[in-house]
Amino acid sequence: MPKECKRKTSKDLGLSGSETSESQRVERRTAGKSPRICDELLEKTAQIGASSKIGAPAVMDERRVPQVTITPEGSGSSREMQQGDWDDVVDVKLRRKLSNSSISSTESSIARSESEDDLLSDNETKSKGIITLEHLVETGENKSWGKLKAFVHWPLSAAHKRKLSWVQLAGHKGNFKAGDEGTILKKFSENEMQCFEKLTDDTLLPFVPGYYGVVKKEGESFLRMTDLLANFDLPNVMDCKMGARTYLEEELVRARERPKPREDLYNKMVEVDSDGPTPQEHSQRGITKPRYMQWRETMSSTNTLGFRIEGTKKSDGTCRTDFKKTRSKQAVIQVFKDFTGGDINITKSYLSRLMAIQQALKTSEFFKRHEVIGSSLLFIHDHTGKAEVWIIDFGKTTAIPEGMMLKHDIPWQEGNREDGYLWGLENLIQTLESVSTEGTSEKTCYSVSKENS
Ligand SMILES: Nc1ncnc2c1ncn2[C@@H]1O[C@H](COP(=O)(O)OP(=O)(O)OP(=O)(O)O)[C@@H](O)[C@H]1O
Ligand SMILES: O=P(O)(O)O[C@@H]1[C@H](O)[C@H](O)[C@@H](OP(=O)(O)O)[C@H](OP(=O)(O)O)[C@H]1O
Repeated sequence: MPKECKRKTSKDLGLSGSETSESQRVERRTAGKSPRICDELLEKTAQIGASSKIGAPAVMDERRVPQVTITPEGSGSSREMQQGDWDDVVDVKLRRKLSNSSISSTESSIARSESEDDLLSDNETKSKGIITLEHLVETGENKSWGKLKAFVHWPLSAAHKRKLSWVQLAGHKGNFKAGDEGTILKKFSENEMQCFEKLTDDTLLPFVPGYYGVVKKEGESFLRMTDLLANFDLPNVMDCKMGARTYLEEELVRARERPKPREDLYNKMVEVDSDGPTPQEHSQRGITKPRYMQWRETMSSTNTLGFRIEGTKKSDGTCRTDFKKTRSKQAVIQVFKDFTGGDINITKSYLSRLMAIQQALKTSEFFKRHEVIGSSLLFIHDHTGKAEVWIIDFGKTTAIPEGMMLKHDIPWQEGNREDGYLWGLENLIQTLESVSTEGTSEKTCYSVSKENS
């Protein structure tokens, strides 16, 4: 049986895709007044003209934010992202990175890191919030992909190509495309595909997005997975990067053996802290990847709490990705309070889901045998009170050698491959407990003082 048949279908999972849910999403447009509103959203708002065929006004109630906006190809309702834009976004360097991600499992991951060392990335290629995803047309060419076990045949014709307004809080722009029936497509990575396949019969399965195999479109390959936002109405979304270490040991070894200072990382560091680089780094105007990643860890809560906030998007359309210096527990609590709007029920739902994840991790065979680097917990809730947490991004989750087993809650020393994931999760749970307690006491204080006044 093809792999995708063994998995639940998106309908089984209750994913959107019905005409109703799609039509509900059409015409959701917004304009925000907050200075923190996503760049993409502002651009899109500016581009929504009077000629809009679906009648979206240039300025709408700022609470009406697009969660998933699907427009027919060529509707011209607003200036949606076109192929040319895609070409701009995915520049040559990023294309190289993406094609590198398709190397076979037999090729060493060190080779992957080596080629990635040559890359420059900058803020323009990083996603910061609401983006437009394109549907692509399946080509079915390139026989080398025939070896992929779970090749999904794509029924869409060009006439049915649609576009999807979507939230991407981290990662590079261009890594995702719209799927159908409540799914999205993520740029293919052999490593991530192997993780999804191994997770099929693991206790973590209920906490990772449904995986429906590899699809090939327009000459590129993608992993098809559940769009975790699909069943929410104007979702609030937060990405927390888990673990006390955010780079692979092999990246460290590489940088030691063949240091490759990167100017883009130097610029990103200086933007946050002009005193961050050493005199030598200043003079060469370059910083190696692990050095940058370590600096990110110490500036944020990664080192102190074992997780950090990467980005948030709220239902009012405001997006924030400026958490590089959000380090103290109190600062993190504040972000969570703002994110949940002080809603105790939402906070409690998140807490119970986190505890369920913690339990599953403790019994997971997959988790024991994988160094989990750069993976995130994605928090999603909406006004209906629904709140979920999902484990996402296995791009850098790596199997450890036979016979080795990780604890995930002890300090990292080079060679032990420990990632601090469970330690971070425990701290995250405690943080949410503080949010819950402080939220309750604040409300109590408020009602008491109100009664007294
Ligand atoms: N299955 C999903 N459903 C809904 N949103 C998702 C899903 N997977 C990822 N996202 C969104 O996309 C963002 C980036 O995801 P992810 O970390 O998997 O991408 P990436 O390109 O591998 O990132 P990085 O380059 O940081 O490793 C997340 O922060 C989240 O907003
Ligand atoms: O968050 P920032 O400050 O923008 O820094 C990026 C972030 O740490 C990413 O996790 C990392 O990608 P990986 O996790 O895939 O290594 C990326 O490396 P890159 O520039 O080499 O893509 C960094 O630039």
